[in-house]
Amino acid sequence: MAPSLHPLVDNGISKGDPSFAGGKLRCLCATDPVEVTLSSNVVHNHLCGCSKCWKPAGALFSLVGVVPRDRLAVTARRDKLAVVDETAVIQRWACRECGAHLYGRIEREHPFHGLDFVHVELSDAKGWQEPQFAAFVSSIIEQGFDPKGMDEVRSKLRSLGLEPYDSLSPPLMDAIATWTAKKAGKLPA
Ligand SMILES: N[C@@H](CCC(=O)N[C@@H](CSCO)C(=O)NCC(=O)O)C(=O)O
Ligand SMILES: [Zn+2]
Ligand SMILES: [Zn+2]
Repeated sequence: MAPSLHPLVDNGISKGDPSFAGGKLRCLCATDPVEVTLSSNVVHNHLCGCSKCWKPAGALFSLVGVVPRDRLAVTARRDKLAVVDETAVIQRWACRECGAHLYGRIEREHPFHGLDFVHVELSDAKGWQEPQFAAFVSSIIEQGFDPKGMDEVRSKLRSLGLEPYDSLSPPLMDAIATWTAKKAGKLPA
């Protein structure tokens, strides 16, 4: 059986609703889940193969999108949240009981400062932006995936309309480079 890329893409991708205005995310705890309320849809929703983004059990990829940080509020059981890795650029707040990551936040100076990273599969609402591309695809090898299987993974991603990249997508890489050039005075601020 082919490995699961992610449960929300394995059987085809459902389009999001452009007028969808947000909803609640809940961790996987059967009782007293942590709840996060988003008052916006996500953008740049993408599969991520990196080792740091939270993946559902058995999936090769995470599904992660962003919302402005002022559109995110922890609305229940904040006491169960803890940062997974304080040294990472993205501070990922996870439930200490079930391990699900509720949101990731960047506190340092960074091109994506002000955006929070979230996983829409933690919501039962419908209308979230559909995945747009696949990032950090080669990174799945770092976690033990057999490199011989990469052609199949990339073909499957392309067949779903998810262009595979080994870093972020070109528009996001350009945005990072533009921020860096402005900071260094190589482009006008
Ligand atoms: N090969 C590494 C890559 C990790 C990495 O750079 N991840 C990106 C993307 S996460 C969401 O798209 C990143 O920005 N990381 C910053 C952070 O995680 O704090 C690996 O697999 O670990
Ligand atoms: Zn939990
Ligand atoms: Zn990632």
